[in-house]
Amino acid sequence: MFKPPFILSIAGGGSTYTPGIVKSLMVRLADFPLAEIRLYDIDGERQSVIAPVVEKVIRDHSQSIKFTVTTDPEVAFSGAHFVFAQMRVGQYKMREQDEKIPLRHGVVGQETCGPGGLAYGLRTILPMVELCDFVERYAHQKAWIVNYSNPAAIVAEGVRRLRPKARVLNICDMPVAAMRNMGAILGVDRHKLEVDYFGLNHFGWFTRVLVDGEDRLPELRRHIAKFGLLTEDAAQTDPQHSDPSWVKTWRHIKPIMDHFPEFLPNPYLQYYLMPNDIVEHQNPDYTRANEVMDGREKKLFAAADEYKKTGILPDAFHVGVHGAFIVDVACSLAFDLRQRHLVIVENKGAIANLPYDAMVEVPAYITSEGPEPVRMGAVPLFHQTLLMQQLASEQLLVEATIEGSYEKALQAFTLNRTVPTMQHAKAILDDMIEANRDYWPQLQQAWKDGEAVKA
Ligand SMILES: NC(=O)c1ccc[n+]([C@@H]2O[C@H](COP(=O)([O-])OP(=O)(O)OC[C@H]3O[C@@H](n4cnc5c(N)ncnc54)[C@H](O)[C@@H]3O)[C@@H](O)[C@H]2O)c1
Ligand SMILES: O=P(O)(O)OC[C@H]1O[C@H](O[C@H]2[C@H](O)[C@@H](O)[C@@H](O)O[C@@H]2CO)[C@H](O)[C@@H](O)[C@@H]1O
Ligand SMILES: [Mn+2]
Repeated sequence: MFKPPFILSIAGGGSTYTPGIVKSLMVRLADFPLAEIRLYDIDGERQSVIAPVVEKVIRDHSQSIKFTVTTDPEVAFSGAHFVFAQMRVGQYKMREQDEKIPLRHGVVGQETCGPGGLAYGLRTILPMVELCDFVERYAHQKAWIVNYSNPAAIVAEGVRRLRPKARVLNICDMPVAAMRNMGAILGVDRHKLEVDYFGLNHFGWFTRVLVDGEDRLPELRRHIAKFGLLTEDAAQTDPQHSDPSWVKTWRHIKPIMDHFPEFLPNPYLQYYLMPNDIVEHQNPDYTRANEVMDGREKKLFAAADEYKKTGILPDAFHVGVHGAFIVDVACSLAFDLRQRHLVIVENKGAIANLPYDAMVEVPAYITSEGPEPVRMGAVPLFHQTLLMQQLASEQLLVEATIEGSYEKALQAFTLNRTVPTMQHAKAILDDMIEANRDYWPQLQQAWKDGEAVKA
């Protein structure tokens, strides 16, 4: 273990989430003392817009923390103790493609689920491995990367396969956000909840929701039967969640639990269990990427502009569970707190009837040497089967990336539950390859070679 104050680098410094995460760090300085914060991004221009906002957030709390903004990995990571990763490879421009291409074929268009998530995975695995290599080369030898970069399930599997020794902990704020809503429904602070949960990232179920040792899932079922997991104050707890797409997402917990009341699903299961409904109600010309560009991104950029002109920073970003959770996890890693959090870990028997080496999402005790997963036992056949199919799709995608294999990519797309036929899979994949020509040259070559062989 290393001693505070820490050097923290944020990879994807130009992210819309950076000011919120830094604000969360500032209010927790007593728990997680910092000597320096560094922003690192490959898009220096974008990062330079966000950086003054971040600096203002820091200076409102501390004059002594050093602040560095760079596009040079050596400057970014030399001697760093922690790296928070939140890279969106291809930025919103490519997210829009991930969402719109499948929709053109009548298939779910989503950032991390279905073909969109697979395409995003193909773009992100190698940059994430590159980040691991930068950290290994320059950072403290015991440095931890805490990774939010999506699609987290695929990124986690890619890193496990290519850099098994890297000290990376992959996390997602979705279960925590669900716990925030559960807490609001039960009238209990989310930190008082102890949950059992099993699955893959964006593909799992809560099986118990304990408050002081009592399972409150029955009470939650009664609320969900009327309103889904939507809470009255959703818009106050997280302004993003007053966006129509999020309101609908929380409501969709109801139809899923109407059919399968035993466990409480991760909201992302809506894309796999009711894909037709999702596609029917989605505008193919205006997806979540557009909502974010016209909402979160625009608001933050406008605030940065106003701050530059007036020296006054408007209220333009939100800390919420997203910022709070990554700091909680970092504290537990830094000080061996052994706190119990839901994270993405190598299974090692935690879910007895899933492969030992699958990257699963379960509760784990977070120690300074990493997560110790909690045993969730064997899961029912229905859930095991859904999980195995999703896992296979994601693992094939990772293999496709590593081998540059068109056939494996096609298998990954075909196996995904959101994709009805192999013909849909091929049509979407071929459009994706074209749209991603700057990112997947090897796959494009394999595809061209295949076409050449057929001709
Ligand atoms: N795991 C979770 O639950 C969770 C929650 C929220 C956001 N996220 C993820 O956080 C990331 C940021 O989201 P956002 O909406 O703020 O995106 P954003 O586009 O605003 O920011 C991402 C930044 O990453 C940068 N980037 C891209 N490739 C990079 C590379 N190779 N090295 C360094 N920087 C790189 C981009 O230039 C951009 O500035 C996304 O991956 C998103 O999916 C994950
Ligand atoms: O569509 P976006 O970019 O707004 O969000 C996509 C992300 O959604 C989840 O994160 C939510 C989180 O659940 C919520 O509590 C709050 O903090 O907002 C986040 C973003 O809206 C999901 O877990 C992420 O993986 C997605 O990237
Ligand atoms: Mn997530």
